[in-house]
Amino acid sequence: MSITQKIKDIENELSRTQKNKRTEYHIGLLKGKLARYRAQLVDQIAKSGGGASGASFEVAKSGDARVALVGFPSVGKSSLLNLLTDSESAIAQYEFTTLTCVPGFLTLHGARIQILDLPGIIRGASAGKGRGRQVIATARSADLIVMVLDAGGHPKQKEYLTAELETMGIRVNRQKPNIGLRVKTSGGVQINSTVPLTQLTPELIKHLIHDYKIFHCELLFHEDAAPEDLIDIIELHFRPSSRQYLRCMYVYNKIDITSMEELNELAHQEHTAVISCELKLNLDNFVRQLWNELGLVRVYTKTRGADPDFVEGLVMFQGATVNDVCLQIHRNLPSIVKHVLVWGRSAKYNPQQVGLTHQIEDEDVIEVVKRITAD
Ligand SMILES: Nc1nc2c(ncn2[C@@H]2O[C@H](COP(=O)(O)OP(=O)(O)OP(=O)(O)O)[C@@H](O)[C@H]2O)c(=O)[nH]1
Ligand SMILES: [K+]
Ligand SMILES: [Mg+2]
Repeated sequence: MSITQKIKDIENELSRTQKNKRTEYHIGLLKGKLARYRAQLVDQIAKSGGGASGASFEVAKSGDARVALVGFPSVGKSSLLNLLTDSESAIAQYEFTTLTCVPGFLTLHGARIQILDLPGIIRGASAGKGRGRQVIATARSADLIVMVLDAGGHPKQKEYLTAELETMGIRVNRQKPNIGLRVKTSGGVQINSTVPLTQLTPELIKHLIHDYKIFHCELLFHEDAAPEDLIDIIELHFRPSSRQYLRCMYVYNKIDITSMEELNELAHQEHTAVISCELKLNLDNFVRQLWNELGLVRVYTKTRGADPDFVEGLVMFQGATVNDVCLQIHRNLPSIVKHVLVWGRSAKYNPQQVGLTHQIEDEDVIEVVKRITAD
């Protein structure tokens, strides 16, 4: 039996099994198994390499950040790319108009953002339908996924798409489960938790762990984890690249053909924008939100006694430190830094003298003071 078939069988069994005290353990095991088969599937796809089997489209990553447009067919992905960038991707009424990856560039606050228009995916994409695996594999390389949805479409479209991404190892807008795992050579399975565990029992945890041939380890739960969270942590232990935690924003297109009530409900969801490509409605708001969701920061440099260079800023991701900034300027720079002066949001006073570990914020200005070296 193929892995896809096994996955389908378990999904069916899960949907048939009623949730109660007596079935809890069984459901936990099924969820664990499901997560394992999905991981195997992703692995198989990764190993099988080229073609429609799951390698990503070959478009070189370029610019300061990459955004992937992911959605069902004919929701308006290409229409959106054409409006945001100077690229031209074919638009038509029929499904699967786009058959490959079409890149374009959007310049925003001095940052060059690569936007990828992709073929539409359908339910079952992760199991090999259409170009789905290739699309999702490409989405994995993005810094932000923009899920393009139809404002008048199926009420579960977002849920279905999210499930396809999940199957391929992509977790959107979620943190890595807060579970510590330390594999050891003796001592059995030791379980500790800082919060009550309502979804896992010690037997279930041991069963799931033993399935991976781990017999000695220390587990420390910092959250009320589900079986699939534990599987994620075990999979990450063996293959750090098997799970990707990505940012995602949702955009509902075609609001020109929905009612005000529907629109109002959609617009209030988290990480969500509503637009119409056809009537060019609300695009400015969408772009503003896109910038926020990307989490980019700009840093300007200055030399002593001179004005900051506000033309050629550096673009980094939120959380970047002075060290990251120095590295971007020159790979040897951090080793000759004496200290750095910072003006702006991250500074307690202007300027503040900081070290390499200082975290920068949007629109900071920095001046690097070098150590005097022998040469
Ligand atoms: N009413 C309305 N139609 C739109 C809007 N945006 C796009 N369309 C139409 O929707 C159809 C599909 O648009 P595309 O941009 O080709 O959609 P896509 O998601 O790229 O489609 P595939 O590449 O086939 O997956 C076209 O007929 C567009 O003219 C919109 O805001 N409102
Ligand atoms: K289309
Ligand atoms: Mg298209």
